[in-house]
Amino acid sequence: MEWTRGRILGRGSTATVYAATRRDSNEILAVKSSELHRSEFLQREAKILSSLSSPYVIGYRGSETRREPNGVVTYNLLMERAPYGTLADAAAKNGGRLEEAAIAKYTREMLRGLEYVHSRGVAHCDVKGSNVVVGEKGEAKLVDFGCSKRVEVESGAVVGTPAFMAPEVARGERQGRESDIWAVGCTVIEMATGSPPWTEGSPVSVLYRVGYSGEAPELPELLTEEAKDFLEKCLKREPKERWTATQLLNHPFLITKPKAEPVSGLVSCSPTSVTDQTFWRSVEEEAEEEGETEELQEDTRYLDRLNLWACHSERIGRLRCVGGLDGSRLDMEGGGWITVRVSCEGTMIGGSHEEYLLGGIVN
Ligand SMILES: Nc1ncnc2c1ncn2[C@@H]1O[C@H](COP(=O)(O)OP(=O)(O)OP(=O)(O)O)[C@@H](O)[C@H]1O
Repeated sequence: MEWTRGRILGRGSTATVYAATRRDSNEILAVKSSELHRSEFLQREAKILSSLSSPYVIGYRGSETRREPNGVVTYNLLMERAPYGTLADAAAKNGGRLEEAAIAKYTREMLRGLEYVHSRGVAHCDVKGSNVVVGEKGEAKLVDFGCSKRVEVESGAVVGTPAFMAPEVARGERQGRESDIWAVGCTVIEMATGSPPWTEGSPVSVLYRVGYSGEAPELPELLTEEAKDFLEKCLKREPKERWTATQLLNHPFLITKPKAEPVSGLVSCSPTSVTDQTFWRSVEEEAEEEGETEELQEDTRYLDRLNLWACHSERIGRLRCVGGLDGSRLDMEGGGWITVRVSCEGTMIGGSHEEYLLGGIVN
C-alpha cells in the first residue's frame, strides 16, 4: 500500500504513531512505526491485531517494512486513525477527571472490546487510559496490542505498566483475562481522578505494594455507590473472584446509565476528513521543512531517551519482563541503582530521580 507519513499523533515507549494518508484513496490512517531491529513487539502487535475485528478494537489496515529516505529500515503497522485522542487525554482535557456518565460509557465500550478480545483467546495485558483511543463516532477503542498474548498457549514473561498490574501479575505468577479486568478497574480510577492508583513511589515499590501488601486501590470518594461496587468487582485481589467482561457489562453501573450519552468537549487531534486541507497543508509544510528523515532521527533519539526512561518524572514505564519478581530479592547496589532479579532476560528502565535495572537471572 502506498502511503505518506504525516504528523506525530502519539508516542509510546516502543514506537511512534503518525497520521498517514493512503495515496490511492486519500483515506487518513494511523501508522505505528519503529526501527525494524527494535520492532519485535510491533510485529507481534500486527499479528494479533490482524486477527481481530470489532468496533471497540482499533482496525488493522496492514503492515510492512520500508526503507526511509535516511536509509533507516522501519517496520510499520497501519491502523484506523482515532481522531479524539485517548481516554487519558479526555480526562486531562476535562480538568483531570471525567463525569461518571462518560466514565460508564467509555467503560462499557472498553469492556465490549475486551469481551470480544477475550472470546478470541487473547488477553490485552496493558489496559490503561493511554491505550484506549476515542474513535470517529466518539466510541472507545482498544489500541496497543504489543503486550497482548494468546492465553491458551502462552505463559512466559508478564508485561504491562506497574500501576495497572493485578497482584498476580506484579508477583510474576500469571497474566490473563482476569488481569485485564483489574486494569479496567485502574482505568476507571484514572478516568475518575486523573491518575491511576498507586501514584506514590517508584515502579518497583508500586509492584511490591500491589503484589504483596494485600491492599486494594483506594476507591475515588466522588463516585456513586454503584460505581464503587463495580470497581470492587474488578479489583478483587483473587483473580478467580473478579467478574468477567461479560458479567461486568451487566453490572448496574453500566446498564442503568443512558446508552449513548454525548461526551462533550471532544476535540479532534488530527483531521476528521480528507477534506481537512488546512491540516494536510500544515503536515506537508512541516514535512518539507523538517524532512521525514530528520523526524525519524528525532524519533530514534527519543526512543533512546525513553530507554533511559527520562521522558517524564511521573511516568510509570513499561515493564516488559518481570517474570518471577520477588520482593525479597530487591538488592540495593549503590549509586541509586536497585537490581530486581527476574527469571527472564531483564529490561532496563530508568527514572528521572532514580534508575532501576530489572535484570539478571535468578532461580
Ligand atoms: N490508531 C490510532 N489513532 C490515533 N492515535 C493513536 C492510535 N494508536 C495510538 N495512538 C496514539 O499514540 C500513542 C502511543 O501508541 P501506543 O500506546 O500504541 O504505543 P506504545 O509504544 O505501544 O505505547 P506504550 O508506552 O503504552 O507501550 C497512544 O497513547 C495514542 O495517543
